Amino acid sequence: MLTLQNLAATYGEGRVVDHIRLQANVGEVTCLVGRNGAGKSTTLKAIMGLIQTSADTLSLDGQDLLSLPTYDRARFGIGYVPQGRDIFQNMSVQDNLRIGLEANRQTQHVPDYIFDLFPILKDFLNRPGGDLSGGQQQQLAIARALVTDPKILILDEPTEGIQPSVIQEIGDVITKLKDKMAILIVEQYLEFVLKIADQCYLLEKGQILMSGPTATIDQTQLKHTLAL
Ligand SMILES: Nc1ncnc2c1ncn2[C@@H]1O[C@H](COP(=O)(O)OP(=O)(O)OP(=O)(O)O)[C@@H](O)[C@H]1O
Repeated sequence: MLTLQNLAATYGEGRVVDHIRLQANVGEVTCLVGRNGAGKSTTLKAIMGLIQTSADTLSLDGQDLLSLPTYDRARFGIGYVPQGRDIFQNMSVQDNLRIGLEANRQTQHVPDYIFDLFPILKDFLNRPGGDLSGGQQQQLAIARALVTDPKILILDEPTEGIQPSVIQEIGDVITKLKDKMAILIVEQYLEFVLKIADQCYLLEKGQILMSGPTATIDQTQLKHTLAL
């Protein structure tokens, strides 16, 4: 379980997010939604230790994360897929996956279940990452995070720039994975969120405006705040 209590993060002087409280549990997909600039990516960067952060609690399965550098947070069990995916374009699919494996202390092999989730990656193992379509690169980025055997998978806007059929496939994969690990997604595509999220947090101007189970959250206010 990932727990954030009273988290704040700054770039230099300006405080971009503040008083963030959030919990992401195994068995659930947790979505953080909000308009452009609300502070969604910043919250994820704070969880990963990529920017200056303070919090009463920032922990994963009881382990304090604030005291760990980014690399050790990944090793402890955070699989993070940043916005834009950050695939190594000139490296093969296989080598992209090998880089993920470096954060795995148990094995140096890609587990079979990952190729069951993303069969295309097996076919394209020797192709450069940059030759893959946007959707395939998103699949590779998720696979690269999964080979670390994470306790939580964190995805920043996984549907961005991806065609609808692949969005559906990614949604199906996320739903399959949630019993193995906690899943936290930042997303602006509300239709996708309402389909896959069990818990929703709405971020507005760096603060959580409302949160709750997707089934009972005020969707009118969600849409209003996202200006849909
Ligand atoms: N490296 C940075 N230095 C200074 N300010 C930044 C930096 N990155 C983001 N910001 C500012 O922090 C605020 C929140 O940005 P953030 O990227 O977290 O928003 P977001 O909700 O993820 O938006 P988007 O959906 O557009 O990605 C914005 O005002 C943004 O301009």
